[in-house]
Amino acid sequence: AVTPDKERNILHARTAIEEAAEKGAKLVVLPEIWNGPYSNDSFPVYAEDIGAGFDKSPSTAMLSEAARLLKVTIIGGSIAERDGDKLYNTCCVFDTDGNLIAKHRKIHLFDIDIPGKISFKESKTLTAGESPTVVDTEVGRIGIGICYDIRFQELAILYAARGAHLICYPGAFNTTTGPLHWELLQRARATDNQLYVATCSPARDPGAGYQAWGHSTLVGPFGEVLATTEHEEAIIVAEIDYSQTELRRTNLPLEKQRRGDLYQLVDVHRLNSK
Ligand SMILES: O=C(O)CCC(=O)C(=O)O
Repeated sequence: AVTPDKERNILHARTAIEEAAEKGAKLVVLPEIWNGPYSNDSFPVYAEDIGAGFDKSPSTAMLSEAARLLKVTIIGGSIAERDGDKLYNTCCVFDTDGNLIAKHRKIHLFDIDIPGKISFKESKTLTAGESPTVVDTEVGRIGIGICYDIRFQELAILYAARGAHLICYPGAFNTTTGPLHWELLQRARATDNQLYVATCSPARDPGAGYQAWGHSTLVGPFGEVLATTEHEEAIIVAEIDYSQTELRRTNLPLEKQRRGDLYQLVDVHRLNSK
């Protein structure tokens, strides 16, 4: 659960990470925008500049310390990140020594307009990131997307092609698109790519301007929901068994059957960086 009190949010997230670690978690995933409210008015106010060092900004310093002390890998949900005059929606990943090992800036901004239901325009305040993110951790190779990034299947296909075992999407879907799309998209990304998908949403705050759908979930490589929750605050702990990925890829050898002679996805980012 996120409140307007940033200091409280940081302490609260820390307590939740400790609780998850006590329950045996080796990998901890936080929600999208967990240090303040999800709104264009709030992003600039709660934003942190991590350019001078992640240990100097309060949210990332806490994540780094928690990862190091508890010996867990942390996919740090996201916070608004300030870089010069730009703001990004950024996920920081920490290894078990507290090192920042990846930083994913949301690459698809959430600009939607469903009249009478929900209108939101992240591009009013945020800038889109320019790089897909795959990171090697103690608990596998992990692709990162943030919320709206989950709608773009090419990103997940690319992560699978780069050998990701798991894709983590911190996200805050809403009560209009959430009921129809949130689980569907997670299961689609997992089923198509035969890998694990883990999501983490903030809890719903009935008093907030933005009503999060909640329903943090873990989906397996056969598209099966392994663990989930409702919209209240919760910690879900579940087992990831990568041998299941191998099993499903043997059962359905999609990778071998793909018709690369008829269609192909080009990894433009990799092509350009060569
Ligand atoms: O795609 C959606 O419906 C919700 C996306 C969203 O809430 C976000 O990107 O923050």
